[in-house]
Amino acid sequence: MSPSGSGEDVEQTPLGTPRLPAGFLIDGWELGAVIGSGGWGTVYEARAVADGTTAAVKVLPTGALAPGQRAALGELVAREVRFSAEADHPHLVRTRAVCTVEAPDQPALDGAIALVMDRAEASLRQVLEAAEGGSPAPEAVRILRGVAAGLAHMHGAGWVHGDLKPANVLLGADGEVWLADFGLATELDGTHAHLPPLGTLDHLPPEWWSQRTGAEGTVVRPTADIWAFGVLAHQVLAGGIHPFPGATARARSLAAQAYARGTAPLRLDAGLDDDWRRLIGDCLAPDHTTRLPHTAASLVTRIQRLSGTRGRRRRLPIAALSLVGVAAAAAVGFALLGGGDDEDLKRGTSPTVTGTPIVAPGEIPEDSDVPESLRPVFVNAARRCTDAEVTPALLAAMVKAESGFDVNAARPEAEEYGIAMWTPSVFRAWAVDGDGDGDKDYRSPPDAISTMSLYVCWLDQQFKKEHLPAEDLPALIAAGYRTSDRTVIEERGVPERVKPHVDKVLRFLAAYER
Ligand SMILES: Nc1ncnc2c1ncn2[C@@H]1O[C@H](COP(=O)(O)OP(=O)(O)OP(=O)(O)O)[C@@H](O)[C@H]1O
Repeated sequence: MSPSGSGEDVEQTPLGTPRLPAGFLIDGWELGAVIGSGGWGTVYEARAVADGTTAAVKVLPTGALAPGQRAALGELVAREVRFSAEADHPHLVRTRAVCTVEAPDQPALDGAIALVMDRAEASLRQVLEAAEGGSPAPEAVRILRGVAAGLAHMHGAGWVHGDLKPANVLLGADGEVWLADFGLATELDGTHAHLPPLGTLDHLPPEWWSQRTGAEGTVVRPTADIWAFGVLAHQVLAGGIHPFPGATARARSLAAQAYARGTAPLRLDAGLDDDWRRLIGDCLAPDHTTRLPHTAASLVTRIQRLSGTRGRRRRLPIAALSLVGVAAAAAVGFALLGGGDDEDLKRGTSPTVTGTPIVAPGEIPEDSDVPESLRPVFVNAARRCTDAEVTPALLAAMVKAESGFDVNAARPEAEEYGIAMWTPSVFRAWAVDGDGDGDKDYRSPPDAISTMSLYVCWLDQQFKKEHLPAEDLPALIAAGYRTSDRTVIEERGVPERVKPHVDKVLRFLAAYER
């Protein structure tokens, strides 16, 4: 985004086209400041000269683009214009007029297409970015219902949106929820359509990666929008957190592909309640076929039920609030959304979706001795690793063997401190800010346990690379944490001197995984 209230006509948009000056007139609409620029257009504030009605005007230059750009973008602009003009639903942003820019003194913009739209207050992306402490977007459930209803309308009309993401959900001043940005919208031909290979990595379904791009582009189906809705719903309810771990969109998309191949479990945010967990799990079914029954229309009905009298209130023990950072903030924030029955937060359960567990084995059972305040910490820490061996249960078993869950544990003679018994110099090399307080501290359980997850993830990968026996990986990981990767690899097994410790970890793990 590049907001500007300037009237300077020399300023450029990211597309390299000049910005239209404030006061510029397009068919009776007077432009104001730039709201933002996207891949192929710039959006301006605007008001009607006749009666002051406010609007947003998206200017889509076509002529000024370099020849290479023009071929790719011309089709997108045409799609956007066509779908915007035809969109007519309370949950699709309304296009009031499609005009042509007349600016003979600015050849780059002369003849550009301008879409005059209802003006939104903000996009969902802005709302998620502003949400404090990772809490859910205000009115999360109502927003999600609007998004699902917009999708259901599009699918019913034989269209696929193709680029659903928080930036393309607009929120109006009176609480309206609109899907926007139809540049990648496309019409179904039978059960699928073709799109140019664009879109947003973070919201693309895993099957997209295994498809070959044909002459017409990539096949897309309504189930691609359903996947994107699952990702978006998780982001909205879990304070912006993507359901797949990774620091970059590419890493998250690899994690999603690993999950779809069955080599990594789906680990949704620990603060989600069971109904939402099931709904998101359904949307994130690993392939087109298993996602097929979960239509946008069925999601509208389910969300309707969730936002009615069965709204939930969720509580976390006070102790957890100081420990679990983002997860706790998300869960507590959620309490504000519901009202209704005073249901306690249920964690550590494994609900099923069409017979498939959506939370992998490796969860910590509710009646275990793992302190309740630490369970979300283990769950969120384990989400940092997509390798199946690194589960909340394994991390909990290791921490129990290390410190007995004692936050103040210390073995000064060995230079080991805190709940995960980190040696400070080693900790520093791997440190993760698990509680989001801007500091990486081995005495903070979320920091120590998140860092442990990252480190043991790496150990796990080293052992796999060396083809150590897969069934021994939990034992080897526990041994590697006590010794080093090299020691375990050289001995091709658990070194004798750490066997008692490793046996302890395996006993605890077996108790959690019974
Ligand atoms: N009708 C509208 N009212 C208010 N703001 C809008 C409206 N339409 C778009 N915007 C905002 O204008 C900016 C640019 O939007 P645009 O659709 O061009 O790009 P984008 O969605 O950010 O990116 P891309 O199109 O590349 O995916 C965004 O910040 C978007 O939220």
